[in-house]
Amino acid sequence: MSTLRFHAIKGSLDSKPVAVEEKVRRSELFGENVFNENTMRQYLTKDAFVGVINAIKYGKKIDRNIADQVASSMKDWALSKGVTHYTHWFQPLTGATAEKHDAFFETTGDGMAIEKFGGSQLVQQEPDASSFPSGGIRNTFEARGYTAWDPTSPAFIYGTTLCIPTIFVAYTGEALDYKTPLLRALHAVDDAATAVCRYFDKNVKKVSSSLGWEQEYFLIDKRLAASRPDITLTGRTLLGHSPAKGQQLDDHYFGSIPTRALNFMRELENECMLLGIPVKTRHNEVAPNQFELAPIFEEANLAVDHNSLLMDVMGRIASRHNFKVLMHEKPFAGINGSGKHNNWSLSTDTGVNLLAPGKTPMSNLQFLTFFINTIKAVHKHEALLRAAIASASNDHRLGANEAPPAIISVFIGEQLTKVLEELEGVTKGKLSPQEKTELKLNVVGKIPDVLLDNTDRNRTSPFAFTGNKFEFRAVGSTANCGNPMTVLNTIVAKQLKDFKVEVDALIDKKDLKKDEAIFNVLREYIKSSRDILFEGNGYGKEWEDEAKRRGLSNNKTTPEALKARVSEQSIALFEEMEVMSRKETEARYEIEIEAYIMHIQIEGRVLGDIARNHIVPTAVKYQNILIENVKGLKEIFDKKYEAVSKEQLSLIEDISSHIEGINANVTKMINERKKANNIEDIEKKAYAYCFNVKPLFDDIRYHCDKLELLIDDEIWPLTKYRELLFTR
Ligand SMILES: NC(=O)CC[C@H](N)C(=O)O
Repeated sequence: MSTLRFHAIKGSLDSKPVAVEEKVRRSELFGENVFNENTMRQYLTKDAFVGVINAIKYGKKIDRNIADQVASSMKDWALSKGVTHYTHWFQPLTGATAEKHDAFFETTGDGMAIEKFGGSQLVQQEPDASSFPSGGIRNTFEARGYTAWDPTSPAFIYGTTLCIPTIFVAYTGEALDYKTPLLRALHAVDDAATAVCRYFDKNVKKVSSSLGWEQEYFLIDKRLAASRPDITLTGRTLLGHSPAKGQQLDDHYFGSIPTRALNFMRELENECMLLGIPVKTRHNEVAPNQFELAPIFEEANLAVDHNSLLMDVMGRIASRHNFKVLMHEKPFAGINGSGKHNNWSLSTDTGVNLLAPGKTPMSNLQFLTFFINTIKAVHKHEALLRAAIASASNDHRLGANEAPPAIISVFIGEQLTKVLEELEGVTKGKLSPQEKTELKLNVVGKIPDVLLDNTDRNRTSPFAFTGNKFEFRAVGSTANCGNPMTVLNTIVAKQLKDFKVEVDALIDKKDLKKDEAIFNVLREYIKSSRDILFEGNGYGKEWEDEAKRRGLSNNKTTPEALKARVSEQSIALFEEMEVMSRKETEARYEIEIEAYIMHIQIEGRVLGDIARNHIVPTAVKYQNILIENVKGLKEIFDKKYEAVSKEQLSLIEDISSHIEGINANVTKMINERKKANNIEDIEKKAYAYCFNVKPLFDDIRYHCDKLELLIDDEIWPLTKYRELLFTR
């Protein structure tokens, strides 16, 4: 192994940046491999074009005849670009994207062949879906599930394949992917938000949810990563002593990007341009060898697809540059982990961002309406939001190194806190003309149209208002944004729906004017959701205690957090908003809890192997060297022997005690695993893995990391943190 380590180090040191050519302006490349509006205008008949646009904008159905025309044009376009295959591209609940390629090629029966692609193949496919997680919805003997075209996310060419974004559902109609519930949630929020917008502007016909994600990641030399079985099999390091230098000097953040990494980014960005992913920002992140990439925000469904696609593309391009991308939320202990902050907002088809303060008192009241309703929604469903970001890997990240804690709270900044305080004082019922004027001029009217940008002001906040959007910072870097976006849009949809009912009731029954009714309801919302607002340090014990007093949940582990997903409140919410049926919600819970068990199980096995097969033998080898040394000293020193071999003897003892520590704890862990595996109930099993198996990882690691400090560097088998993190 140590030879592998040194071989890898040598390879990485010899590595030269891979040249990337950029001859064409990015704007010219943008969307070149996408069947977007521009391309459709060129390739589709007018009827077909209108049909697709109506489907995209207003969710209208596309009939068979139009589908045939679209398919044929898509094929012509794809063939003109050297494409040979097509695939329905979808996002099953494995966390990865899925595709099965079919050639356009077809025989005609007379010894000849043609390229063919019809509407039926575009609209629906039946992949043998038995091997994707279904949470018990679909028995393997009824493996049928189908993928169906999502015209709201345009087809694109990747390599020589035409990829058609699709939803993936069981034959019986239940969603088996991330996209289906997301589309339903987006529909729900559109309905609810449009209805509320009409209080302010009767012309609004549609409200879209937007998402701008920020993808954080680590780039590690491919050979170094491959020399570590833990990185290869689990995506993170399970052991390794902290290097003398970590991120304490803050000298990496926003620093100049190393050439090798920069060339990777440039090639990646070019590929993104072709695929229509509007990437804009790149920079070094806080931890050594950690980086971030962010696009311009897009409509949420498209943004989710683009992020899933990006994660796949990143892996492929990294390999060409001799890198491995680590997407894991916490690949290295003790330094920053990686998040995928989700910047979320709502905007109207009339071009108004509903979370940006406007220029008039009325538009500011509209802003406050959406702002306060969002806060209220988060307060009501904080535990469900926490569940939406839960995973074995994100558990390691939350609560340290600039990642938010497990307690969900909302940060709104000083200026808006003051505005809400003033609104709390609004009179109950009818408002006097003076009060109305005062409110409009001095409270609502005073919200500056550009709020001081709060971005990154509070890095420990899980959900922060940043001037014209909310930043859901708790989302982890490996996540499919579809999950948190489904939950966030659903809870906001439900909240807006309830708000409308309350406001209408005040107008009808109490004879209040529209704005009076809105002020009245908002005032009560501010009072009842005050407990979710928090501007302080999210890491302190004080906040944990305070949050407890406020009745906020603090679920530090995934098995605890996931329960909120299947609470009666959540099931009813998803049912009412027609986002997921009870069966679908329960299936998702099962899939996620099983994934958790698998992750910990795999990590336990890998750690046990490394500790016993790599670390212990190395320790014994070094101990033997010391023993030989002591024997030699005894031979030559005779009486002085004790004094000169004192340190070696104590080293020999230390090594023995760590070997014992490793073996005892690995044995304990294996026993706990066996016990856990015998538990039938998956929830109890997950708890056993979480609370009985996983804690032993730390004990095993402790002894291994101590040995790393004692043993001769030359024979240490695992590539060290300093080598993984500081090779550029
Ligand atoms: N600078 C930052 O925003 C750091 C964020 C941090 N890496 C996280 O886990 O969310």
